This record gives sequence, C-alpha cells and structure tokens, in this order.
Amino acid sequence: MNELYTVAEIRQIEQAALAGLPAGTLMQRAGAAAMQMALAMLDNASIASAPRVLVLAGPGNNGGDALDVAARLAQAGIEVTVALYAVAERQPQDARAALGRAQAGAATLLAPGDPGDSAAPSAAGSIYQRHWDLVIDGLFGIGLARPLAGAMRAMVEFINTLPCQVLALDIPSGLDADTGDIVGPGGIAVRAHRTITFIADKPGLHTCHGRDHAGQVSIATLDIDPALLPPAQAFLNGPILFADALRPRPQNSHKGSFGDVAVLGGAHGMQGAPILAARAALHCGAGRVFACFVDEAPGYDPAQPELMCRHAGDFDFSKTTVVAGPGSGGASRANELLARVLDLPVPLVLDADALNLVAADRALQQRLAARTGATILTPHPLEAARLLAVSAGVIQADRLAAARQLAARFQAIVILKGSGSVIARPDGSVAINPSGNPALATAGTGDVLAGVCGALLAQHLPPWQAALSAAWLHGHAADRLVEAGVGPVGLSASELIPAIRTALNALNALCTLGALGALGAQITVNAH
Ligand SMILES: NC(=O)C1=CN([C@@H]2O[C@H](COP(=O)(O)OP(=O)(O)OC[C@H]3O[C@@H](n4cnc5c(N)ncnc54)[C@H](OP(=O)(O)O)[C@@H]3O)[C@@H](O)[C@H]2O)[C@@H](O)CC1
Ligand SMILES: [K+]
Repeated sequence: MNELYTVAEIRQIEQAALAGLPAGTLMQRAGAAAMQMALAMLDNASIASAPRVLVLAGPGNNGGDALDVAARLAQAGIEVTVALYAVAERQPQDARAALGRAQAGAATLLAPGDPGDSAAPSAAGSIYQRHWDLVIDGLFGIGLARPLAGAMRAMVEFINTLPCQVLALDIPSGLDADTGDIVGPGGIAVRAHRTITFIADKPGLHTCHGRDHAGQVSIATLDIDPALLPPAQAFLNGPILFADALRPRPQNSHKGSFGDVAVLGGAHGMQGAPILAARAALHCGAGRVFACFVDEAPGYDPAQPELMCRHAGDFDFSKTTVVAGPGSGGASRANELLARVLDLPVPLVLDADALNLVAADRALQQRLAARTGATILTPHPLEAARLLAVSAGVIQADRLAAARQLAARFQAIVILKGSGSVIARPDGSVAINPSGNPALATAGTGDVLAGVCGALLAQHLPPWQAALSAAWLHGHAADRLVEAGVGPVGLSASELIPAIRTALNALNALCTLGALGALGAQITVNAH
C-alpha cells in the first residue's frame, strides 16, 4: 500500500468507520496490532526473562491506544508500567474505557505529573531510575496541537537517551503527521525504532524529521473497509508507481533509439559537475551524451572518453534532452545560455546554478513557466527557498506544500531533495521517496541525480515517471552501497553512478519478468 493520507483525511475515514462499529472497536484493534508489534520487538531483543515495558499514555485517544496495549501486555504476564498523563474525567470515551481495562489488570499506573508537582519527583524518579526493555509511546498521535512541554517534554527527553527499543503508536509524539516537522516552536519528538501507524500511512513519517523519528514504519489498517479511503493525493514512491514506463530494449535498436543528453554547465573551476551529470546520463542508458561547458571545454574526459565535450556557445541544444545547471555559475554567459534552452521545446532538467539563475531573474521565470517541453526541477531546500522567495526553514516546515507550490508555479515536475525527497507535479499529486540515506550528503550527488533524470527523459519516460524512477534509483543505489560498506561515510558521487546502473538494470529485469511484487513490499519500510 503506497497511499499517504493527511490528518484531515484520516479523521474523515475514522469518522466513517466509527459510524458502523460498536464503541471502542477501532481502539481495541489498534491495541491488538500494537501488542503484536511490541511482542515481536521484545523477542528480537532476546531478553532472557521478565522484560520490563514502560508505556507512556497521553490525554487523548493516542493515550487510549497506549492504555489498551498496556492492559493486553499485562494480561499476557509482562511487567508493564504506565506513565499516565491523563485525567479520567477529561479523557475521550474510548480512552477512558481503556484506562478502566488497564486499571483492572496487573499494570502499574504512575502519574509523573508536572515537574512543579510534589507527587512528580517520586513517580518520575522511579521511572528514570529503572531499567526498561521496551518503551511504548502513546503520548500524542494526530491530535497534537502544540509543542510538548512540562512533564511530558521531560519524559521524552529521558526516553530519547535510553538504549532500549522504542515503539511509537500512530506517530512519534511531537512529530507533525502531515509535514514530518517537529511541532514547535522549540518542540521535541520521540525518536522511535518502529512506528505502528493506524488506518493508513502518513506523509510526515517519511520526510523532513520523519525518517529519523519514526524508524521502521508498519501500517495497521484496523480492518477498515478500503472503500472508505478516498483517492490519495500523496504516495510513497516505489517501482509500483513507475514500472509501467520502463520497457525492455528491443533487439532492433541503435544509439539513436535512446536519445541524446546535453549537460549545460561547467563554468571555470566547476567542470567536474557537468562531467558527473554526463557520466550518470551515460550509465543510465542515454544513446549519446554531450558535456557542454559555459567557459573553456576540456578536450575529452579521460576517465570516460565516450562523453563528447563541447563549448556550450557553439552547441545546438535543439535536438537533445538538456540538463542545465551543474556548475554553470551565475555569470551573464550562463544566463544567456539558459534563456536559450528554456525557449526550446526539448525535455529539460534544471538543477543547481540554473535554479539560482531562475530565482534571480523574473524573465527567466516567465520563460520557464511558459515552456512547452517536459521540465523537471531538482532543487535542494535552499534552492527551493530562493525560487519561492522564502527561507529554507519555511520550505522544510512543509516540504510537500513547497514542492506543490513550485510545481504549480513553474508547470514542472519538481524533486525537492532532502531526507524523504518530495516529487510533485502541477496537478498537486506528490510522492515521497523512501530510498536513500545520509551517504548522499556529499558534493556531486545532485549532479548525478540530474544526469539520471536527463537519461530517462531522453529514453522517452514521461517526466513524472522519469522523476520518480530517478529519485528512487538514486536512493536505492546509495542504500545498497551502504549495505556493502561503501558509506555512509565517504561514499563519493562517482561511486554512485555504476550502482545506479546496476539498480536500473535489476529493475528492468524485474519489470520484464513481471516480478515487481517483491520489491513493492520492501519499499513501504524506512531504514532506521
Ligand atoms: N478515534 C478513534 O476511535 C481512534 C483513534 N486512534 C488514535 O487516536 C489518536 C488521535 O486521538 P486524539 O484525537 O484524541 O488526539 P491525541 O493525539 O491523542 O491528542 C489529543 C489530546 O491531547 C491534547 N493536547 C494536544 N497537544 C497537547 C500538548 N502539546 N500538550 C498537552 N496536551 C495536548 C488535546 O487536548 P487540548 O488541550 O488540545 O484540548 C487532546 O486531549 C490517533 O493518533 C490514534 O492513535 C486509533 O486508536 C484509531 C481509533
Ligand atoms: K505516539
């Protein structure tokens, strides 16, 4: 299941489902699913005997889920302590019923209270001083309305220092389920190893701070009738979304069958950037690749003599897919060349300096919005901020909204890079890319991504599928390299290129065999 739903959508689904069910049913299903996950985590931790579980239960229904799972674990004979931050009279009905079940069983309930509260030091102190094998976070789910403060904040600070496994219910408390930002100002969020999310998956678990805080995400649908789910506007990226566009190569083909890519960039002192993009385009199947330099052009690339190096001023860009921006600099020469390619109806990828030039020049912005050829923009958050004339903080606070805004404004496909890259198209659809890791946080990997996009466009993938596959392959290759010990420290952009080629060929082979199912199952899971 690749659909992602906003809090507003989940609320609607929840209301529709609750209408047809006896009170408390969904919460009990959530508790039962969470119990299975908790037991699996305790098993994996190979605890010899008598594991101790700490359950944090907040004031709302997320706390109700926590109380339900606490009651179940205690019933199963596990030693459970609940840190309760709820007053029964103010709990929602289902949560109060769950509190009753927890109180009736063998769980120990403590009320750590506020730091100023005279009861707090003893209750909180007994929690702080004990050894825990598993913590279950049920402070807040989709109802978090402001930053965590007081006693709950202090407890989360403590939990985040523990060496034991942490399971978050629905979402890690403190995280915004729509954006993946930490609810602030000055907020804090639980860092979980696993998150079991209810009803459907949520975008905030997969982008911005989401991947660091949610860990591995599992979905418990609570047996809700799929007909109650509206058509999704957001998806988790994976081969299932773009495999249709990948085609086996016909035997009767030649280099002209797979298109030309011209990379425009490489001002004086920055010639490596277009070389990286061009090498990536070559290794991802473009028939011929040109590296076109704004300033002086090298005779050829000794490590990759298949590339053709040219002066950009003399090159005819009208018959190629163009990747503009890697190392192009911000000089007027680069601006003129960019204006020329923007006016051509060719497939175009804009990266790096090309995006900065557009951000600084209204005429280029108009040319970009008016293009008839397919366009992919690949900004990192700072480039996106320049394009939208806001700060990078504003972009990161709602990455989905920023990517959508850019796509609509420039009538282009946008890949907003970062942890959980967001791919958006002008109609408002978005996909969040789950592959990739911090090994990619090194110079040149953006040039490589732009080159992969160019190669796939040149091979006639529609721009949406080209962007989805490029983002996924780029991250997937980095994941495989890290598994092999090539990173996360010290992975170079050059090493990424052959790994992307391997991933693309493996994916093509799977598509040809119609064996994508296995891969589809893997991609809904974050690496912790
Ligand atoms: N309904 C169902 O059947 C099902 C629901 N499910 C579960 O319910 C969760 C949603 O439950 P929810 O709507 O009660 O929201 P939840 O996240 O528990 O918190 C809201 C409470 O917190 C309070 N509050 C907010 N911020 C605060 C802060 N910073 N500091 C202190 N207090 C703060 C806020 O009160 P306020 O003060 O804002 O009026 C309110 O009391 C969902 O994520 C899923 O886990 C599943 O079991 C499926 C079935
Ligand atoms: K939670």
